[in-house]
Amino acid sequence: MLEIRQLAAGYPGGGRVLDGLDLSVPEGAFVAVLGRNGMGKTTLMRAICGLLRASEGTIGLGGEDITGLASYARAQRGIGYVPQGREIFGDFTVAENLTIGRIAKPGLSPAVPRHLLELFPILAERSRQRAGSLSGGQQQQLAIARALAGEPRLLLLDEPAEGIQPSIVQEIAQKLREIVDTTGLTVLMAEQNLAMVDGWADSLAFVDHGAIAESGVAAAGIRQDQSRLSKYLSI
Ligand SMILES: Nc1ncnc2c1ncn2[C@@H]1O[C@H](COP(=O)(O)OP(=O)(O)OP(=O)(O)O)[C@@H](O)[C@H]1O
Repeated sequence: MLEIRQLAAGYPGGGRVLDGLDLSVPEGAFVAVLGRNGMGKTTLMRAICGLLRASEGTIGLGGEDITGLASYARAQRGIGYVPQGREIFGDFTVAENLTIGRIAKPGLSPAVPRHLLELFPILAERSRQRAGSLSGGQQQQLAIARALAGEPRLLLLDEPAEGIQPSIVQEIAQKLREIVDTTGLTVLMAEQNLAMVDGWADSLAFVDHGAIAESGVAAAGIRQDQSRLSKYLSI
């Protein structure tokens, strides 16, 4: 589904953040990219969804080279993005946020599919409430549901566990697993919180100084893998 080869990307005046990064994500898989702060997880997510240009390398989606495409064209081809910090529209209602997720993708009707509200009952309950008044965990669910409302094939999530209480982390991880299993959605998540991936993701890739140091590592049991945890996460 996603094939990244020798990707290099960075920020103006800041040099390369990603350098020679290779990553493959099979269709229907739930893959998590783990790494310490500043190793390039957000930069990778932004490069995949087109918010940051690659200076070298290629990004393929479903067999198509999307490296040169603008972010809206990548969204049209099925990339959904849940950014770090969620970026929901706090002054709009929950329902309006979900509608924005629908209409942002040309060709979709504005009506939010019922199955999405069944998956996130708290959002159905609070649909008329200002999104900014939700708890952090509820806002994260809204950010995920808003991205899913655009019916992506590939969902990118950037540290969705950040600032969220442990019980809600489990709930969100379980929902993502359920969506992958029932719809065939492909998920690529950047994380540092092991509770979000251990037992939920299929496999892990470790990013170290802008490149993937190891990939295809089983997610189940990673909390006991002390040598990788100290090597890649300093814990
Ligand atoms: N807008 C920017 N301009 C310049 N440098 C940046 C910018 N954003 C990030 N960087 C730098 O790029 C490097 C990688 O940052 P990135 O945010 O991708 O890391 P990360 O692994 O997602 O870390 P975190 O977990 O802290 O979000 C860091 O050295 C960071 O300082």
